[in-house]
Parts: sequence; structure tokens; C-alpha cells
Amino acid sequence: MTFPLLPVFQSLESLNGDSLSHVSIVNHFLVKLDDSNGIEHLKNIIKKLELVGKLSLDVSGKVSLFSSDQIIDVLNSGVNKVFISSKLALELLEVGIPASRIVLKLSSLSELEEFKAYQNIDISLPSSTPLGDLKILSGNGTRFVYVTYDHATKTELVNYTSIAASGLIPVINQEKLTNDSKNYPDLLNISEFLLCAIKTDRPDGLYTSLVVDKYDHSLGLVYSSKESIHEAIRTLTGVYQSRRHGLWYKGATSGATQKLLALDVDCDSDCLKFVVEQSGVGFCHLNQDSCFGNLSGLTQLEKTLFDRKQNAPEGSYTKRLFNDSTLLNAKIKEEAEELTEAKTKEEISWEAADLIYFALTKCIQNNVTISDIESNLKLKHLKVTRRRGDAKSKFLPAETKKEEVVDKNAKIVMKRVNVNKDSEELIQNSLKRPNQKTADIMKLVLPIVDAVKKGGDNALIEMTEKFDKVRLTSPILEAPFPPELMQVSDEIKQSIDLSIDNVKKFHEAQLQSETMDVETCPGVICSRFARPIENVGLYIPGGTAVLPSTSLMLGVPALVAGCKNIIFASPPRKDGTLTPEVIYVAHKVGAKCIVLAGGAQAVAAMAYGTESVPKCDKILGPGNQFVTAAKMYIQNDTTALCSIDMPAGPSEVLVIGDGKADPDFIASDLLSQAEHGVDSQVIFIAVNMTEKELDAVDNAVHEQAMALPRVDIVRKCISHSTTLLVDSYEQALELSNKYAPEHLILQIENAKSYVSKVDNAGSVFVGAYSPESCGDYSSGTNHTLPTYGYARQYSGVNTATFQKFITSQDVTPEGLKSIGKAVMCLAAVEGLDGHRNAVKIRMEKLGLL
Ligand SMILES: NC(=O)c1ccc[n+]([C@@H]2O[C@H](COP(=O)([O-])OP(=O)(O)OC[C@H]3O[C@@H](n4cnc5c(N)ncnc54)[C@H](O)[C@@H]3O)[C@@H](O)[C@H]2O)c1
Ligand SMILES: N[C@H](CO)Cc1c[nH]c[nH+]1
Ligand SMILES: [Zn+2]
Repeated sequence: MTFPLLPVFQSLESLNGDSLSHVSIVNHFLVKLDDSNGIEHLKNIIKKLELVGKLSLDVSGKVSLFSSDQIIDVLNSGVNKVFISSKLALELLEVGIPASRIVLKLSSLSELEEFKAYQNIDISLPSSTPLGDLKILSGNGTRFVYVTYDHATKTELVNYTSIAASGLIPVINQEKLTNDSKNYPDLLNISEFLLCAIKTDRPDGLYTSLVVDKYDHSLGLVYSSKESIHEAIRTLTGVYQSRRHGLWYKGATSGATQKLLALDVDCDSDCLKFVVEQSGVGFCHLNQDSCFGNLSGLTQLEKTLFDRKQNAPEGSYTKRLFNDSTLLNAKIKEEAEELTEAKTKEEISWEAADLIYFALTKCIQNNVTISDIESNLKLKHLKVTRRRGDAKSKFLPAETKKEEVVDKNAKIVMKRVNVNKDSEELIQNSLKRPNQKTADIMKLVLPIVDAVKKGGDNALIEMTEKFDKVRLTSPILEAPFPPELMQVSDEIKQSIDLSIDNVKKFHEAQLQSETMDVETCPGVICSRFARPIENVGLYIPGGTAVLPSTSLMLGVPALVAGCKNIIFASPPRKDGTLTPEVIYVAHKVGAKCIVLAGGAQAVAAMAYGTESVPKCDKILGPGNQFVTAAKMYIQNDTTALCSIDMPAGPSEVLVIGDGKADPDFIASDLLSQAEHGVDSQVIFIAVNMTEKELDAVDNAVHEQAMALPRVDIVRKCISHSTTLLVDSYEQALELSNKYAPEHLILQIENAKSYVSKVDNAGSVFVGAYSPESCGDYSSGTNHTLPTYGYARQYSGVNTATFQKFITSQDVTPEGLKSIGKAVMCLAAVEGLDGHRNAVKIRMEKLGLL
């Protein structure tokens, strides 16, 4: 039940804090709106006066000017019910608006015929309707009797109250109502309506009354009399009837007064509910919040937090949170993540409690109360149309992200940008790599790394089952590798052998095995010598394509450098095996074992070591975003004590071509990298090319792409790839140097002469017959190269990547004579006398001072 009276405001303008105060305890109101222009104003009023769920709207006036969309909009904004004509009601019911949010404003009972199916629908009728007719209406909905008579006098009260006594709710102009008939004797007293709607079977004629706070927590049980009800409503405070002491103004002596917020009647009208705001020590005479003890749970937490905000001693953690928003936000994120990972009932409730604590601390920090939160919940509950509720893409695991629909017949074409005509912004945007979302990926990767760090082999096996869909019994394959696992055809063997030979030759040539000695001054010999890194972990990608070539690009230089333990890692196939070519290369380079795992879990296993995976000192090799993020993470974790080669992410190529270049060659080079992955990028810089020549390249790209088995990947990659038109080779190289591509292909006249102009690139392919594929496999250069613009500061993998360089010096007495005084002087400048002494002592003994 609700209060047996519905005050109506005749216009939005008449609805404000003052006009609400005398009817406030009724707690539900109706406002008339004749014009849809007022909707935005209405929304503001609901927010400002905190009327979510308390305000109903009568839009049936004159000719109704509201569309069903506008009605849905107001219902979504926190309006409780709409009083509407039967025509609009039918429209809304048909689109699925719940009947409970509609009040049919009928002009005659016959209109009800069409609503037979809605037994519970609320209706409102003019006061001219005979009471008898209203009472015999079937269905359980609320029956409102809309009293349009504006000049109500005390004499009409009899009719209104008889309506209330019949369980019907009179709708009355709020201007005719008062809560204080002592001062306004001509107006209708709200308490009269309540009194004729309630009953009691108690011999003393009192009404049982429940007292609750604004969260509906019971504070205690009391009794009301007609007089105490009048007084409570008049004074808007807690006034009851004490069975021993008569009229009881709560708090009159103790000071623990109550503000009366609302009054309600129970389902069979024999119990009242007083909603109050209690001040002072509490409701109970034992100085506790409630007669049933003190409050607990969220309300208690809210109270404690408010208290801490005012009075917390220094050193209180909650106080620290209030003062440090960065810490508080971080804790909220941390707890939210932990809740997402919790599995058991105990874990979930534990983590949820933590999250609620930190979330509520943020609320109290900003003076947001539980009641404000509840009012938002109420608003959401009142919405009749819902968002789909999908999570933002950044919070979804990569594998659950929805695939966009693509037209498989559409032309695969790179967009064109004219560097001399188009805007700088367009040019820069076309050179942006697809977003790597490192921070988001990191969130997915950290739990994986942590699990393997803590759980070792078991965690590794579990992660492999989760991400690579195969359950292994052991996560490694140890050397010597069984010959049956590395069966490859002779042709493949010869190709691998040839490639290994060339890569070996090129990397051996880079080996700095000689000690470098330099006599910087007479008697001062400085040296540098290389040592191999002892334990190296080589990651060989195997997600979208198995890349045995990467195993030789990493394994061969490791062998050349003399690394003691070469560990391979690569994701297993669904049957748990590994591609035999990778095992063959592992065998050729003398790898100690192969970790049968991919992604972040493989990186973690090699960085921290597990029961069976040896801990590595450096992890090298390309991989997808998970691999790269895990590498970035472990290199910064001092507990891993592990370095990495570089961020080698999605492959990319930049081709500079001119009108003399073969369009098929250009297209084939672009596509060879586009097929690596959807996050790869290919750029074509066309120097002085005609429209016809450009079209020829575009057509070749489309035709060749359509014939590739990985056309779907290519299509996505090409969608974020661009052809840039420039006027000169210099302009082309300037752009390329800015982009710093992993691979740079020069398909231009006199290509060789432009190599000296290259400042930033992973590897350069010179002239028409140097496709990038040669460098990927067999020419001898390394294909593990810096991507994403890191070619500005990183080199590709080379022999030195597997070495560290140690310096040494041999200073003779003559040498000390040469540099001793300079050392002493600089040590003194730095105030480091110990340093100075170490030279001074020697020089004195040598008689040099
Ligand atoms: N820059 C270079 O030198 C170079 C060389 C070769 C390859 N590449 C690049 O390496 C990349 C290889 O990527 P790939 O995916 O084919 O193979 P990958 O081996 O790097 O990654 C596959 C692994 O990712 C993990 N994974 C997949 N989905 C996951 C998820 N949702 N959450 C956590 N982990 C998940 C799985 O464990 C899987 O084993 C490509 O982008 C390619 O362009 C770069
Ligand atoms: N182009 C890749 C490096 O970005 C390497 C590779 C391996 N297999 C084929 N291509
Ligand atoms: Zn490649």
C-alpha cells in the first residue's frame, strides 16, 4: 500500500521544494504535463528534488502531444507511472512497457473493454463515477479517483475520505491540502485521509506502528492514536502514543528527535510505517540505534566511514585512502580484478566485501551516501528500455571479442593519402600503427605470469590447456630429441640447412671473439671482451602460423655466440606435438629442451623457471601482444633477473616504389607481411606515380590477395594500411625514417644509392629482386627485428644480442702517472675521499706525489 492520497501538481512550475513540504510524507506525487517541451525540465526536477520513483506524470491533458518514445524517455528518467489515455496506453503495452507503469486515465468504464488482458492495470476515473462501479471493477490494480473539482471545501472532505475508506486513492490538487489544519482550517487535512483508510482491532483503539530509518531498517515498534497521527503529520516529526504516558513527542526530553520523512500503511491497513531520520543517540532507550540492537552491515559501514572522515586518527588506513585518491582508485581496480578471479563461494564473498569497502570509501570521500546509490539503483530498476549490457571491449578477453561482419567480395584496397595535399592529421593517422592497448593486454597477462611464477609446471600445463586447448603430461621436450619427432622431407631439410648456413655465415662474421685492447694513455690499457649469455630462452611463435624460420633466426646466433643452454619455447599443436621443423632446428642448434607452451605463460616459465623449465637469463623472439607484454613485464621484475631482446611485435613493411617498379612485385611484398596478422601494417610510398600506375598496384594487391589462403587476415590488415603519394625520393625517405619500419623495401631506380639516406629501419631490401621473404628465411640476415617504430633505437637480433661485453683495464705505474692526478682531482670534486685515497696511496708509494 501507499499513503491513501495522491497530491497532484497542476504544472511543473508549481512543483518545487516549498510546495512539496506540506505533502512530503505522502511520498508519491502526480504532476500534470501538457506539453512535451517540458520533458527536459521534468528530468531536472526529478534529479534536483530527488523524486526518482516518487513522481507520476499525467500527460492525458487536452489533446495529448506525447509520442510513445517520449513516454518511454520519461519512464526511463525515473518517473514512476504515467497517467495516459487508453489509446496511448495500448501503444505502449504493445511495445512491451509493463502495465505496472501505466495508469489508464478513463473517461468511462466502457473503455476498459480493450484492456481485459491486463487484470492488474491501474486506472483512474473522474470523481463523477459512482463509487459502487469502481468497487466492483475486477482486477487488483490501484484505483485512483481523479478529483478535478478545484474549489474543495471542508464539506467535500466527506466524499474524498469515503473514497479513501473504500480502498481507492483520491487524486487531489495539492493546493487544497494541508498538514496543519490548525493554521489552515479551510484546507483538506492530509491526516484525515490516512485516518479513514486505516483500522485497528486493538481494544485500546491504538494503531500498531513500525518505525524505520530511510533504509527500511526497523528501529522499533510503537503505537499511534488519532491525535498522535495528526501531531506527527502536523509537526513532521516522530510523535506517537505511549500507552503509559500519553502523547509522546519522541526526543522531547532526550534530544533524540526524529524527522518524519514518510508515512505508509500496510497491506491490510492495520499497521503504520513511520520512516524517520533519527538524530542523537538512537531510537532505543538503551542508547542504541534500534530496539533490536545497533545497526550492522552496510549502514554501519557507512556510519563508520563518515565518522572516520571527520575524526580518524593519523595512521588510520581509511583516512589514508580518503587523502590519497590514486591509492583508493588503485585499490578499487585491484579488488574488482580479484573479484573477477574469485571462484569459490568463500572467495567471492570475501573479495566482494573488499570491493564494497573501497567503493563505499570513494562514495563517502565524495559525500555520496548509500541512499544516493539506492536512488540510482531505483532509477535503473525503473528503466523500461535497457542497454544491451555488453562490456566495453577493453575489459573483454581477446578471445571473446566479437568479429565484425566483413564483405568478402569487397575490393581489398589500401587507402590513398597525398602527402602534399592532404592534412597533416590525415598523414599522421595513416602512419599510426594499429593500437596495441599495452595496458589492457598487461591486465590479462599479469595473472598468467603470476600463476606460472607461483604454480610452476602445473600452472603452465593448465594455461596451455586453457589457451592452446591441449592438456600435456609434461611441459617440456628434452634433448636428445627423438628422430621420429623431427621427420622432415629432404627438400625441407635442404632448405633449412641452406638457410642455417647463410644465417650462420652472416652471424659468425659479426662475432666479436677477439679482445679489443686500447692504450688510452701511456701505461693505461683498456680492453673489452665478449662472453656469451649462459641461458637463453628463445620464443618461436606458433599461434596464427608456425614459424620454424624464427627458430633458426634465434637458434643460430645463440649457437654462434656460444650460449651454454639454449631453451626453445613454442605453443604445441592441438595434439600436443610440435611442428617437426622446429624440433629439427632445435636439434641442429643444440637446444637443451623445448618448452611446449606459448604466450605469456611460456615467457613466464623461462623467466622464473619451473620444476622442469630452466630459468633463463635473457628471453628473445617475436610474438603476439601477450608474448610482448609478458616480455616487457618480466624485464622490469627484479625477481626475474631476466632481460629481453626488444619489443618485436606484429610484422610490418614499408615499400618505396616508383613508376619503373613492377606493380606485381610491389603488391607481393606488401601482401607477404600483411598475411602475418590482422595487427600487421603495410605502407606503400609511391614516388611520382601516375594514377594509372597506382591503379595497377591496387589491382595487383586485390588480385593476389584474393588468391591467398590467408585472405581474411590480409583484408583486415589492408584496412589499416595506406598508400602515400609523394613527389620525390627524398620526401619518401624522410617519411620512412619517421615511420622507422621493421622492413624497408626500395623498389626504385638506383635503389642502392639511397641506402645511405636510411636512418631508421630494422632491415633494408634493396632493388626489385630483394623481396622481404628472402630475409625472412634464407639470405642470412636476421628476421627478428624491431617493430612499432622501435627501429629508431633498437637493432634487430644479431650475434651481439646473445653476448654481454665485459671491459677490463691494466694500469701500470706509468699509467698512474698519466691519469692519477686527474682521478684525485675529480674524486675531490665529488667529495669522495675514499676514491681519492686509493690513487693517492699508490702514487705516494711510487714517489709520484
Ligand atoms: N617482429 C618480428 O621479428 C616478428 C617475427 C615473426 C613473427 N612476428 C609476429 O609474431 C606474432 C605471432 O603471433 P601468433 O599469435 O601467431 O603466435 P604467438 O606464438 O606469439 O602467440 C600464440 C599464443 O598466444 C597465447 N594467447 C592467444 N590468445 C590468448 C589470450 N586471449 N589470452 C592469453 N594468451 C593468449 C596462447 O598461449 C598462444 O599459444 C605475429 O604478430 C607476427 O607478425 C614478428
Ligand atoms: N616477417 C617476419 C618478421 O617480421 C618473420 C617471418 C617468419 N616467417 C615468415 N616471416
Ligand atoms: Zn614474414
